Amino acid sequence: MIQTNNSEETTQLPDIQSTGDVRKVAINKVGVTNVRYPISLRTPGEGEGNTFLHTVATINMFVSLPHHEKGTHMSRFLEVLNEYHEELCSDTLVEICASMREKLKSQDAFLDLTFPYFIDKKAPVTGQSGKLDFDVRFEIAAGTIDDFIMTLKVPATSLCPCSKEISEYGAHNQRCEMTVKVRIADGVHLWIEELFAMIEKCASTQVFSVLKRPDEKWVTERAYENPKFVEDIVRDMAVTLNADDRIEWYQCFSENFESIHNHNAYAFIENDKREKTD
Ligand SMILES: Nc1nc2c(ncn2[C@@H]2O[C@H](COP(=O)(O)OP(=O)(O)OP(=O)(O)O)[C@@H](O)[C@H]2O)c(=O)[nH]1
Repeated sequence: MIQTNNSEETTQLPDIQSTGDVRKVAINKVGVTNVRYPISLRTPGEGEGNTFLHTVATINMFVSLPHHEKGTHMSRFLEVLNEYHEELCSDTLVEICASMREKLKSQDAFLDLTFPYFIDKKAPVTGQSGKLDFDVRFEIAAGTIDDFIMTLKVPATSLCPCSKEISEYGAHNQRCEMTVKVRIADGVHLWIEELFAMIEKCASTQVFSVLKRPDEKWVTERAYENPKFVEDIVRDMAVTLNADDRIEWYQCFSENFESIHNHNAYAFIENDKREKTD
C-alpha cells in the first residue's frame, strides 16, 4: 500500500498537475466547491466584549491558472482552510484569500462562502423570542481585483396594493425574499444584523419565528395597512441603501412568491455610488 502522508515518499510520486499544457488556454477559476466547514462570526452582542455565532459554511475556493500549467494543487485549498481552524471569521477571510494566492502561486484567488445565519427576533406584541434564520454569502477576491461582497437573503411578507384596492375584502399576500448585495467602504463596519434590519423594513411586514395570536393579528393587519408591489419593495430598498454612506455599491432585488399565480414577481436595482461625480 502506498503511504502518501510521508513527505519523502510523496516527493517520489509523479506530480502530473505540475507538468505543462500546450493548448495556450488560461483558466479563470479552478479549485474546490461545496466544502462544508465550521465558522464563527463576531456579532454585535450586548455589553462588553465580543460574542460569536457558530455556523457551518459551504465554501468554494478558486485560483486562476496560467495557460502553461496543467493543473492546480487541489490539496492546498484545504490546507489553507485547515490552518484557520475555528478562527475562520469575517476578519480572516481576506487573509485566507491572500494565503491562497501565495500558497498556490496564482495571480488571482476567490473565496465564496454561503452559510445560514441566525438572529433573535421578538414577536411584535407578546415579545416572545425566537431564532430567525436566513442565508448570508461572502464573496472575496484577491489579486487583479481586491473585492468583498456581502449578500443577505431577507425573508418578509408582501401584500398586493392592487388586490387590496379592487377586492371587497381581503388582499393576496405572500412570502417574499429580498436579496441585497453590498460593497462596503474601506475602514467602516456594517453588521449583518444592521443590514438585515434595514432591509426587512422595506416589505409590507416582517416574518417572525414565534407568533402567538395577538402577534398574528398584528402582522396580518400591519401587512394590510402597508401594501407593496415588488417595485415598491425594491425602490424602498434602494432609498434605504442610498442613505447609508458606508455602502459604496449595491444590487438589490425582491422575488415575491405570488399566492395567486404559480410564478413569481421580480424587480432589481443596481447602484454604484462610486460612479457619481456630484
Ligand atoms: N489539479 C487537479 N487535481 C485533482 C483533480 N482531481 C483530483 N485531483 C487530485 O488532487 C490531489 C492533490 O493535488 P496536489 O495538491 O497537487 O497534491 P500534492 O502534489 O501532494 O501537494 P503539493 O506537493 O502541495 O503540490 C492529487 O492527487 C490530484 O490527482 C483535478 O481535477 N485537478
